Amino acid sequence: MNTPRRVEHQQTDRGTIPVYATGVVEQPWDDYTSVDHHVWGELFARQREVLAGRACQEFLDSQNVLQMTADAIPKFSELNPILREATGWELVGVEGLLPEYTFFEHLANRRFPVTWWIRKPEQIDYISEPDLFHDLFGHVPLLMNPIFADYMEAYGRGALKAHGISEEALLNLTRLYWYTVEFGLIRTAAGLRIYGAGIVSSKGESIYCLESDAPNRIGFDLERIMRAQYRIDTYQQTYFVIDSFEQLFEATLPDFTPIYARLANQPSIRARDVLDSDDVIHRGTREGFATDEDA
Ligand SMILES: C[C@H](O)[C@H](O)[C@H]1CNc2nc(N)[nH]c(=O)c2N1
Ligand SMILES: N[C@@H](Cc1ccccc1)C(=O)O
Ligand SMILES: [Fe+2]
Repeated sequence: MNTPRRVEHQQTDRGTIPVYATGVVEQPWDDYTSVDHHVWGELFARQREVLAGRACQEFLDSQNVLQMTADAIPKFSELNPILREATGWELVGVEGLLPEYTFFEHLANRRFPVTWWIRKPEQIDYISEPDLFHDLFGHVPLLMNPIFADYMEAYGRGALKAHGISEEALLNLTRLYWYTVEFGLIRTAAGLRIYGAGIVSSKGESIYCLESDAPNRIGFDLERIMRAQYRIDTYQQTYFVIDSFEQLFEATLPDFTPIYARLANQPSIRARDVLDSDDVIHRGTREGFATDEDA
C-alpha cells in the first residue's frame, strides 16, 4: 500500500473511509458487515459451482493458490504477498471506476485497482459498475499467471501511449480490453473455456457465452477486435477466442502506432456482425438480440 501522503476522511454513502491523495484507499476490512461477507460467500460459492468445467483451469487454480474461499471477503493484505511473489502485481483499494488515465497508470505499474466495497444483496445478480466481487473474484486470479500478468502491464503502458496518440487509438485499445480481459474465451483441449472477468462474475453469462447458439464466437484477430463495437448493457453478441495467453501477449508486442493509423481509415464493426474474413468458430443465430439495428 502507498504510505499516506495526505489523508482526508470522506463521507460517502457507504460510510466514512480514509481517502488518500493518490485516490487509493485502505481496504476497510474490519468495517465489512456480516451481510457484506454473506454476499461475497454466496457469490463465491455460486460462481465456483457454475465455473467448474467452464472457466479455464488457470483461473480456478489461481483462486485456490490465493486461498480465496466463500468464508469471508479476502484481505488485500493477505493476497498481496502471494501475488507479489508470483508476478510482482499488487492490489490497491479504490473507490470505484477511476479516470481512464489513472487506471492505466496503475496497470502500467503492476497495481490492480480493486473497489473496496461489495454490492448489496439485492444486486447479487447484476450491478452496473465494478464492485469488489467483480474485481477481486474476476480480475485478480489471472494476475497470478506470468504471461497474463505481463500482458496486463503491457496493456497499461500501451494505453498510456494510445492516450497520447488519439481518442480513436484509445477506443481501439479499450475494445481490446473489453473482448479479452473482460469477455475473453480461450481454446483448450477440452473445448472453449472462459477467462474474461466480466463473464466469471455473472452466472447467466458464464453459461450463455459457451452454450447459447445466439452469439458469434470468432478466433482472435487483433485488428478485428480493435474495430469491434461492444455493448455494456447485455450479454455479449460476439466472443473472441484466443489459443493461449502467449498468443494474446505476443500479438501486442509490435508498435501499435501504424496499426492505429491503418484502423483510422476503416469503419468500426457492429457487435453482432461477422465478416467473411473472420475465423468463425460459431456463427450466432442472434436469437434474442435487440432489434435496434444500428447498435
Ligand atoms: C479499460 C477501460 O477504459 C475501462 O473503462 C476502465 C476505466 N476505469 C476503471 N476503473 C476501475 N477502478 N476499474 C476498471 O476496470 C476500470 N476500467
Ligand atoms: N504494443 C502496443 C501496446 C500494447 C501492449 C499490450 C496490449 C495492448 C497494447 C503499442 O506499442 O502500442
Ligand atoms: Fe472489469
